[in-house]
Amino acid sequence: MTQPIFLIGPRGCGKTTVGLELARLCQSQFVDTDHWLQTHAGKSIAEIVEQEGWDSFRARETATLEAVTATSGIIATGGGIILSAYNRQFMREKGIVIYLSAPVPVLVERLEASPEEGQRPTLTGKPISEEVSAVLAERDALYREAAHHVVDASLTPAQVVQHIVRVLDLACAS
Ligand SMILES: Nc1ncnc2c1ncn2[C@@H]1O[C@H](COP(=O)(O)OP(=O)(O)OP(=O)(O)O)[C@@H](O)[C@H]1O
Ligand SMILES: O=C(O)C1=C[C@@H](O)[C@@H](O)[C@H](O)C1
Ligand SMILES: [Mg+2]
Repeated sequence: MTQPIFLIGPRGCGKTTVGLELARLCQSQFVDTDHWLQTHAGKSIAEIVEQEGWDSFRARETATLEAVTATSGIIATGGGIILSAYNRQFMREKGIVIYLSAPVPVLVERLEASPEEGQRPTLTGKPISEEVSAVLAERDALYREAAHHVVDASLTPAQVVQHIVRVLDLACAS
């Protein structure tokens, strides 16, 4: 792999899960911006947002994106990375951007089963199903604008990985 592959999409679409599996299959490096950011900050996203606010988290997220893009592996991003026009253009120019797209009910089911509140503090204060619907309505166009490819993320992780391998014509074992 000569350039980074950025996985984008809403909370619960499987960026971390699929990214790890794709990196394992393709023997690539893997980095997750949410994990990297929390490790380097020494606190959770919920703590950052509570103590510093969302703007500070977003600034940290852009700095993280720039730092991790030195690697040419698989980069799982945070769900809101596309809110910044700078981030969208940066990812498109530096690598290949894949939107893992899934319908609201699929996302809600996954997030209710695994809320991970430390990494996913509420964005709207609304119940999860309302929040996912509202946030996706606002962001779907931005994910599509940033993406070179859109992949159906409602399938199993192994199937999603195979779709990515096919779309990018990657020479990875199946
Ligand atoms: N394709 C899939 N099929 C079934 N479950 C999945 C799939 N992808 C992810 N999951 C499950 O959904 C939950 C959320 O997945 P994951 O953390 O990978 O999402 P994410 O896109 O990285 O979210 P975030 O933006 O919050 O980082 C996890 O419990 C994971 O096991
Ligand atoms: O959708 C979002 O805005 C977010 C998604 C998570 O991956 C984290 O990056 C954070 O909780 C913000
Ligand atoms: Mg993730």
